[in-house]
Amino acid sequence: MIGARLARLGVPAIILERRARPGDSWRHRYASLATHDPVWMNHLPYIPFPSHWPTYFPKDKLADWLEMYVKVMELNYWGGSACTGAAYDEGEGVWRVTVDKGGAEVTLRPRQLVLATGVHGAPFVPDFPGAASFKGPQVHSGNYKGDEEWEGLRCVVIGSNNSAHDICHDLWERGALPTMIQRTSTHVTRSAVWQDMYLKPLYSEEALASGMTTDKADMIFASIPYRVHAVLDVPTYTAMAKRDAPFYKRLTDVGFLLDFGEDGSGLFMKWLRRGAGFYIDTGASDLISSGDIGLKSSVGVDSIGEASVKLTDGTVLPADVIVYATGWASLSDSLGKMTSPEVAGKVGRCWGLGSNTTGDPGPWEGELRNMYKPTAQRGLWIFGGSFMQCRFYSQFLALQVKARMEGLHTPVYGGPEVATAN
Ligand SMILES: NC(=O)C1=CN([C@@H]2O[C@H](COP(=O)(O)OP(=O)(O)OC[C@H]3O[C@@H](n4cnc5c(N)ncnc54)[C@H](OP(=O)(O)O)[C@@H]3O)[C@@H](O)[C@H]2O)C=CC1
Ligand SMILES: O=C(O)C(=O)Cc1c[nH]c2ccccc12
Repeated sequence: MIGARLARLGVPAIILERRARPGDSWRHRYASLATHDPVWMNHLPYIPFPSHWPTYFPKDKLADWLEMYVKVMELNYWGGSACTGAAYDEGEGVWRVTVDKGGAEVTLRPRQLVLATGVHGAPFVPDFPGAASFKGPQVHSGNYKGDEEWEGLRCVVIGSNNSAHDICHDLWERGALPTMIQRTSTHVTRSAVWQDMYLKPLYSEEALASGMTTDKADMIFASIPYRVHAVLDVPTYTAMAKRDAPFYKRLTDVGFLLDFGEDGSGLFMKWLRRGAGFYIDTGASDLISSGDIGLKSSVGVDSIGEASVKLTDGTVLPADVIVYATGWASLSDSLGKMTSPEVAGKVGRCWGLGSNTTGDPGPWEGELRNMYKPTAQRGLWIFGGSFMQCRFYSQFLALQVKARMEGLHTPVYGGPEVATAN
């Protein structure tokens, strides 16, 4: 999206992608991966999805759309091109970006560099004692394929958020026997209820019929300051918990640890604060309530044996397969690897609001840290988020880059001096 915005503003840009074709980072994931949020939230800039598309669409449909998008938007897209390093020459004000372009090393010298690798870093696998002795397959959620021959096998899935739910659901559909290990609580919003009670005025068929547009919806949604958003969302989630009380009761009756955020503000705030900690329910919750997906909650992993996982309460679970749905390293970690630990240290935490809730230490920032605005590293920008956020904020990131190209100053309120001077 940022590439498309830059292209339309006449800013020469190269998009680097490690995998061969646009969309490949979706294609290589498990077959049942689909959006959990409705189609109206997910349009790309300039070319909306066709009106016959389903509300929730599968990942390969999206992958093909992205490939088409690159072509018709005439983007300068380098597939099979991994960035191997990036160093900034402060004197010249130019980056030296090294690229492994299909085996050939190429050096690029851009003035501006946008890190758009997602909200998270690399797969995170905890270092459990005994893991090396486990005889069966062990895989992180990011590499889970879903086409393995695991029918009838006991699969221990460590973690209890979106990836863990999706994968337990997928394993169950394939006739495997998943058990989810939940260490601490998870927020669960039911996708269709979220659509009905939260998104409908902005992102729905009804909204379109009443004259709402994607651009207007984005502007209205983004115009609510985050501090206020947190307060405004509480009554909606309180009503949601009430309306769906039987659903939530079935879940907690089997021991599932449920939360609605520390202040009851629900999904969007969890996403902004932590980028994690929730499940947008598309069916796995009922399978947990019914026992089709096994659940061990309020426990961590003590150690791993040759064919078992030992939990912190002493339970030993026989296991043929282990899936680590244990989340991801930080974006700051990716930045450090691409540039240097010094640059990552100078830029500091990325994402989060400084809300002083779990995983989001203060001080209060007001906006997402380091996202879509100048960072403490001249010439460096960080971009990512849900499709909705990327669609909206890509406009402003692209304009700031365009302004640098034209020699215009675009100071940002509250930003460090060094950041606003580039
Ligand atoms: N279809 C879609 O749209 C999908 C979207 N996503 C998105 O990707 C993002 C990341 O989600 P996800 O991959 O689920 O990652 P999360 O970071 O949300 O979840 C990680 C899970 O692993 C647990 N965990 C981590 N370390 C340990 C440990 N040492 N022992 C036990 N448990 C551990 C965490 O427990 P604890 O909370 O106690 O730390 C948590 O339950 C989210 O934004 C999500 O919405 C993911 C999948 C599908
Ligand atoms: O960005 C938003 O609007 C959210 O409420 C969170 C969210 C919507 N769709 C997602 C897909 C992946 C991760 C978070 C979200």
